[in-house]
Amino acid sequence: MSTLTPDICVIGGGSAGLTVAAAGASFGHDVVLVERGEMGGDCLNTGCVPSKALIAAARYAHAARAGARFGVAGSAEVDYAAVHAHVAGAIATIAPIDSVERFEGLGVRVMRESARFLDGRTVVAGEATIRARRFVIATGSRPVVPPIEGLAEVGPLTNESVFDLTRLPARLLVIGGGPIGAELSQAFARLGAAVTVVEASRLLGREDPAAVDVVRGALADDGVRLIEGVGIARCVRVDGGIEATLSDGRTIVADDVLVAVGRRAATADLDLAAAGIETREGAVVVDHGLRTANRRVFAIGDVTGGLQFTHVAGHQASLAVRAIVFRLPVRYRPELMPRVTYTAPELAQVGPTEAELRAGDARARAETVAFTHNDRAVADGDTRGFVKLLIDGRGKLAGATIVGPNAGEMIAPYALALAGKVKLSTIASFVPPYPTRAEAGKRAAVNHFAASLTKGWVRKLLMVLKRL
Ligand SMILES: Cc1cc2nc3c(=O)[nH]c(=O)nc-3n(C[C@H](O)[C@H](O)[C@H](O)COP(=O)(O)OP(=O)(O)OC[C@H]3O[C@@H](n4cnc5c(N)ncnc54)[C@H](O)[C@@H]3O)c2cc1C
Ligand SMILES: NC(=O)c1ccc[n+]([C@@H]2O[C@H](COP(=O)([O-])OP(=O)(O)OC[C@H]3O[C@@H](n4cnc5c(N)ncnc54)[C@H](O)[C@@H]3O)[C@@H](O)[C@H]2O)c1
Repeated sequence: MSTLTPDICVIGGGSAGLTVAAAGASFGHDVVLVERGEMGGDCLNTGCVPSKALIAAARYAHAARAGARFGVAGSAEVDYAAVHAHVAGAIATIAPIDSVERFEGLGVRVMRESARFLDGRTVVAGEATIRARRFVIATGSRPVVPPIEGLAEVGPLTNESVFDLTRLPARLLVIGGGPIGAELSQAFARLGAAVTVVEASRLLGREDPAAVDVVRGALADDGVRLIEGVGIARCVRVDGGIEATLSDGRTIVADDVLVAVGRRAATADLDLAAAGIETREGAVVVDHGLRTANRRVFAIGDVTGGLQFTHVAGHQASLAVRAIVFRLPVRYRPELMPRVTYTAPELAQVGPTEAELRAGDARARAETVAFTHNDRAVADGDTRGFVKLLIDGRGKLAGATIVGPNAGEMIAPYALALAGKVKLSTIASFVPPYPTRAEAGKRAAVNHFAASLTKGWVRKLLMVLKRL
């Protein structure tokens, strides 16, 4: 058994681990990366990339059918094998960036093994023992399959298998209406499947209810049957499909079942206890500097059980690199992380939602501007949605909720504004190009100040100024 003594040992080659490995090596550190599955992890192989590629194909199918109201009639003929080829092609196009070859070219030693801790400063990977100065756990998460009677036996799909389908499921049952359930149910419906979503609680339950209403309406328009507030009691294979019995007694028959009820941190095989690393519900517990209970070991990305997004994983990786390479104090600030659900229309959030903000701040306000009178939205024939600016009791921007086409692009300046402490008055006075949906955000900020003009002392001041 060989012993390696690198500066950094990264466990997991997904969005989080690859960022640490590349940056660590570029700063001259000796880096070993241990990855037991596909390089690129969830995002590239079974998450963001295939889901967004599928959504793109679905957008074309929808557009082909939806043109009649613009005077452009048409119909969509979906060749699902070709859709699958597009999805696989998107992965294959990006894969070289995350490949073993590229990382070895950067000077990283890549080991295709499963890693586990032997003790507080030793990891075993295949035949090798690794005694690194610093370890970074970036092993991600896996889909949860809930203990519903008969579910495991019917062979449900998860994000790890659904993108391998080369035929469109004629009838698809989606269990869970979180981001995965919402995005994929709409995409499959647009591609021609008859889709039912069963959500035990509320569609996109983490998000602003008014924004979710817009998405709920869009899913209905696309033919998704959404059942909320009901669970599934059991599943069984019957002649011609899979029958699911809901907890209220109703039954649904489908060809395939997709499970999307959340994730569990991938820590089971790591023997974290041997290294003195604390876990909570399987996720690695870290402090604000992303350090575990073992000061030699950092943990980043989905495995920490916090916000599970690629950009969060990448950001945490850059903080870990700063701490390891430059020995600088770092602080992860989850409140600055934006998130986007890529339904059509998209739903984007940064900072607390209105309900979260008001719960802790009685003087908080929300300024909402709908796209109804936004010229660009009218011209595009799609006025669904709104921009909502969230303003704390001291009059400072606390967050934003946007639902509408390209909300994911539109949230970026608000994430920048929060990170850079941009004043609301700056947002009220900047000049967005015409005609864009961005004007709605400026309008919301202007409205905030316009409201203060109704205050008695402001009115009196204006009367005095008028006389001068
Ligand atoms: C369907 C879907 C769509 C998504 N869409 C988006 C999106 O649009 N935008 C967004 O920001 N996020 C999205 N996400 C979330 C995003 O994919 C994850 O947050 C991100 O991939 C997490 O990266 P990670 O590096 O923490 O983990 P992962 O990418 O899961 O990487 C972990 C790696 O560790 C390896 N590993 C695990 N255990 C071991 C071990 N013991 N030894 C060696 N290797 C090990 C695994 O094989 C894996 O490759 C989506 C997720 C899904 C499922
Ligand atoms: N656009 C994006 O950035 C994007 C897209 C997809 C996934 N993701 C990431 O992946 C994570 C996982 O997504 P997800 O949608 O699997 O999980 P989730 O935890 O976000 O949502 C799961 C949903 O399933 C419901 N549920 C739980 N048990 C159920 C049951 N037995 N029957 C019916 N419903 C049940 C929950 O109430 C919840 O609404 C997300 O939280 C997100 O961080 C991000």
